[in-house]
Amino acid sequence: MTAPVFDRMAIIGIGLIGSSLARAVRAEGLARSIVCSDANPEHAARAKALGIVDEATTDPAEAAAGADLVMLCVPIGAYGSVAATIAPALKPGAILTDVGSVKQAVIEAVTPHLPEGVHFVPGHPLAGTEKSGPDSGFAALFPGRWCILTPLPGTDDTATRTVADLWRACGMTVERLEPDHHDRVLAITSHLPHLIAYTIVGTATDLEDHLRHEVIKYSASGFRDFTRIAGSDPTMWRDVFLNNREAVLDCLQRFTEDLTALQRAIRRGEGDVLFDLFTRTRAIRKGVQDARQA
Ligand SMILES: NC(=O)c1ccc[n+]([C@@H]2O[C@H](COP(=O)([O-])OP(=O)(O)OC[C@H]3O[C@@H](n4cnc5c(N)ncnc54)[C@H](O)[C@@H]3O)[C@@H](O)[C@H]2O)c1
Ligand SMILES: O=C(O)C(=O)C[C@]1(C(=O)O)C=C[C@@H](O)C=C1
Repeated sequence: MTAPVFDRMAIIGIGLIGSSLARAVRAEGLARSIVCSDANPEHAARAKALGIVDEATTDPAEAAAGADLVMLCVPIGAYGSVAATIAPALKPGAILTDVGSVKQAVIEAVTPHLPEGVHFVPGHPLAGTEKSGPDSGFAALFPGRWCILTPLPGTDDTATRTVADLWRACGMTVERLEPDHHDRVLAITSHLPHLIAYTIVGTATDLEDHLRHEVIKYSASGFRDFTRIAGSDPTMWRDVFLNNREAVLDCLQRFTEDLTALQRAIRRGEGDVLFDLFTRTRAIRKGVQDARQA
């Protein structure tokens, strides 16, 4: 792998992921100039003040103009309007790529605006936290994590390899998947867990006053873990659920059926049903930890 060096990299949306990338690109010397744009003028100004970008603007077209690589790091609901705004500014041969948590909807939002001669390589670094904004980013977010690229049948292979090399240079392991397959896998590994966390924390805060007070006071690690996930960015996650609707609803249907089966087992006192499931899931937890350490 030869680490790519871009003359001008544009990052549109300098929040958690955009600013983490800017920091990693700076640290690894992957761009001669990094320019960012953010709809929030305070985020653009902060990125400049932190010294993680060379230029900052609120105009995405100004940032994208002349860039050899443009990385979209905005919430998924903003992709269509950002793509339409930057399209006339993209230079021929430029690579347009992204970090969005859903891939089919991103492809549908961006491709109608794609100018001739611009290479679009959809991507998703599987790394994040519950935080948002430019101060929350860090370069160490990426090493040792997966990045999935979902190129389309007509995507230029050189452009795909360049994007893969960029993420590898940031420490990630890169794989390719079909966009709809990506969305179905992420629905169960990422989107459903977030939905469950939002629900359980919502349920706890809807309890009567005295109970709610004690839930917060005595919250041990189980509930605390859920509150971390449920503290994730509302805009980002609203857009994820609205844009991966079918895969999430399908998972949710199965989850609801399994939950109902557990409910019945508890009511009937079927300890073996509970014990067998918990034994299976404990083995899965061990497998996940072993895979992480490998
Ligand atoms: N947070 C995670 O764990 C995570 C992980 C992987 C991928 N992603 C994806 O990364 C993208 C960004 O998420 P994030 O966590 O960095 O969110 P974030 O809220 O930290 O950053 C998003 C930034 O985009 C800006 N923005 C919003 N609308 C815009 C617009 N129309 N034009 C320009 N800027 C705009 C916001 O002001 C903000 O600074 C999302 O598409 C998300 O699905 C997030
Ligand atoms: O660790 C977290 O806080 C995350 O939510 C990260 C996480 C995930 O679900 O694993 C969230 C969304 C992404 O698109 C990728 C990663």
